[in-house]
Amino acid sequence: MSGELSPIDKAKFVAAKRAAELVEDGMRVGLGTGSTAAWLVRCLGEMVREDGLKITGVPTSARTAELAREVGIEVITLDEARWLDLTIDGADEFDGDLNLIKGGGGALLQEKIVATASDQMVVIADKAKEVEMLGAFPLPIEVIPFGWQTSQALVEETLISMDVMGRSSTLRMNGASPYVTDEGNHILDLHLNRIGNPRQLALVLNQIPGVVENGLFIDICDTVVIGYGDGKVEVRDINEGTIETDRIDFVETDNLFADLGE
Ligand SMILES: O=C(CO)[C@H](O)[C@H](O)COP(=O)(O)O
Repeated sequence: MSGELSPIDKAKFVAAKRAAELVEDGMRVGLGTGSTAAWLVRCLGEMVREDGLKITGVPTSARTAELAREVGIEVITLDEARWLDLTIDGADEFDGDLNLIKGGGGALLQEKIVATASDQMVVIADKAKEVEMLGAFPLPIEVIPFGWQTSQALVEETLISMDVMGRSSTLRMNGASPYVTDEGNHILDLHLNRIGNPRQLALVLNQIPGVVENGLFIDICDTVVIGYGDGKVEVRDINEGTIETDRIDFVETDNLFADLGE
């Protein structure tokens, strides 16, 4: 990959690049999944290869594990790490309380386990992911394959009983077959439009038999690094609000691929 980045990729890149600066020698770092998290992994790989940064990474999916190894990051399992200093991951939506919808890339289960096992979770996102109310992005929930249609019916019944506006759900597909997560499960995408009480919904969904986890991340994220297409980055902290705005240069992106032969 080379050449000019699109504005959205520039926004993702600058958010990732700024967040990579938070990673220090010796840290155990949770590595998210998705296109923004992939930029982060490439930036960290460059820091490992060129600056001698010493970290171990706990990936949140098989594809992130593959990329991390490819760029030179030492990969360990969560059970080996036990507890992490920091997790950096993307998101599909974030609101003013830094609550999130995640799972657009299908990795929500490992992502939630890894983020929750971290001292700090930093989300990297382009500005378009910011919303006043969560829910325009379909909310992914991971369900076990056994009886998934029964689980789907129970989920829809629950949404009706909670007076949630949108109640339809769709099984995520991969071509002609149901999408299968790294854990061997399926994903239902809930089309809700607006989630009035995400905290309550997150708790209730996880009570339904067959539901393994939902993509609402409540009180997990500490900081969001927001990237803009013109290179601006904004760092927003849950306790302190906006703590920094800065600008990042794009010139360096080719280096992220040069050593990898892409
Ligand atoms: O939750 C995720 C994967 O399960 C991703 O972080 C989320 O979908 C955002 O992806 P992208 O950075 O490609 O927009």
